[in-house]
Amino acid sequence: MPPFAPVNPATSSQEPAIAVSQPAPMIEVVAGVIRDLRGRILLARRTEGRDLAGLWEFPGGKHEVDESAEAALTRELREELGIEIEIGAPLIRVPQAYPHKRLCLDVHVVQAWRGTVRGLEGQALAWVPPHKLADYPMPPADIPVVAALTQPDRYLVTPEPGDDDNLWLAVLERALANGIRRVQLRAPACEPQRWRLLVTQAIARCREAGAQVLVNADIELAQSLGVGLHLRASQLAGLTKRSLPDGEMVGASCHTLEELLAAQAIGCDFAVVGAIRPTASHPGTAPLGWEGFAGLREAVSLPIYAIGGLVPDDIGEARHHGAQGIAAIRGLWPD
Ligand SMILES: Nc1nc2c([nH]c(=O)n2[C@H]2C[C@H](O)[C@@H](COP(=O)(O)OP(=O)(O)OP(=O)(O)O)O2)c(=O)[nH]1
Repeated sequence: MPPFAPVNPATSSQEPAIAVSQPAPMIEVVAGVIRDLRGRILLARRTEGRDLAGLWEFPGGKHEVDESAEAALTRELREELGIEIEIGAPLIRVPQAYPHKRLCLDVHVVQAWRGTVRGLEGQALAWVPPHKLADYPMPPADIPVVAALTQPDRYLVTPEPGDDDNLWLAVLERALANGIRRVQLRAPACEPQRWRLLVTQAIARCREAGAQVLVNADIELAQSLGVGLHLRASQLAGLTKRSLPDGEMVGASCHTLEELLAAQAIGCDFAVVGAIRPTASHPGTAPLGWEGFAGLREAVSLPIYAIGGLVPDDIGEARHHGAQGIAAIRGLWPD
């Protein structure tokens, strides 16, 4: 058992930290996901006297001047743990503002390592099964890293059902067969009675595929059917809590810093932010772009899906700007 209660991202949000309008220089930090043969992941506890002392982190550290991420990670893990590594794929780069600094936490998978792992700087170490990572109190930048390791990198938002409910359900089944594991059931124009029936049928298909389901906006519907809830941005201002028990997912659509802070404060599990690119559904809205996305990302520690004209090929770029992945209607609906 970890020695602390889990960190609640909602309370860590109370320090929105450095305002996005007064950027301090970004500190580059690199960290590694080191697995043992049982698939457990290595965490190190930050020692006393340092910033963020007592919190658990992925081993790594700051770049030295002119050092690449690969060189910095190799050096840090040799110095801190006594191992030699082969660096693997990038996992996620999280820009994060803290009360007195901004950093970008660049996390890579460690593909192979040699040696015996030891805490050479007096740090406690723990090998943690992925599903237990969230029990360890960590710095805010690590919350999106844990989500990137354990939660889906794509979030399907359904289109309106059109005239043919069976066709819509059949396409949903195809999306699930393609690997979709998190779905927002959304059809604001659908007549409520028809929608309730369709939602019930869709939930059965999602459950069979092992996919998480969230219904759009309708708190009563989510509560009565025992599924997750996806809040519209306009609902956030009127809520002081997440409306569902802890076991059910709550997501929120956000366009502004204020909305993101509200989503985090009420305890949402994740947010969706966009539009990254111009989309047919929001023709008059100026796109945020990836830099705009990353600027919002650093003010909160929620996992965030990027949305707006995105397809699965964009997931790498999304992760590079701190996103959990992509959310999409057209880009993930296989019709
Ligand atoms: N290695 C590592 N650092 C992390 C993680 N999450 C996170 O916020 N950080 C922060 C903590 C530190 O501020 C910074 C890494 O700095 P460091 O570990 O090399 O050096 P340090 O203790 O002297 O850092 P500092 O007190 O000067 O900030 O990144 C993480 O998962 N791994």
